[in-house]
Amino acid sequence: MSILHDLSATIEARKEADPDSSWTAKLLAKGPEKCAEKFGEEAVEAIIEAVKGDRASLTAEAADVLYHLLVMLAARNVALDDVLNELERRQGVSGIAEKAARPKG
Ligand SMILES: N=c1c2ncn([C@@H]3O[C@H](COP(=O)(O)OP(=O)(O)OP(=O)(O)O)[C@@H](O)[C@H]3O)c2ncn1[C@@H]1O[C@H](COP(=O)(O)O)[C@@H](O)[C@H]1O
Repeated sequence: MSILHDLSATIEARKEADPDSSWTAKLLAKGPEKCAEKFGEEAVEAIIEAVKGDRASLTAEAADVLYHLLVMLAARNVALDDVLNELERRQGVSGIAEKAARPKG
């Protein structure tokens, strides 16, 4: 299992947890709209660091973005594997497009 799968499983378990026991449980208890809002805030913070060009800060903000993306997906019951499968499907599609675009002969 990847770290993303591990984190996703932890976040899923926090849906049943007491909101006072964990940041994730508290955020999930506030509902999908709040989770989406936090994801947006973290994405903006990552954009700011990307524009500034501070690689260490961008790395930290990117980790926040991934965590908050997983929380937002969990809040709407979208499985991480469904997102990963969609990426794999697109790889296949773009592979076909690349082949079709190659000159013949
Ligand atoms: N990866 C993370 C992670 N990244 C960021 N955060 C939290 O996300 C919050 C976002 O930061 P902000 O500055 O926006 O938070 P804030 O200002 O306190 O919040 P607001 O008042 O703005 O709503 C911080 O409080 C961080 O602790 C995370 N909290 C948890 N995790 C992972 O989730 C797992 C479960 O954590 P618990 O929530 O503690 O159960 C942990 O093992 C970690 O692996």
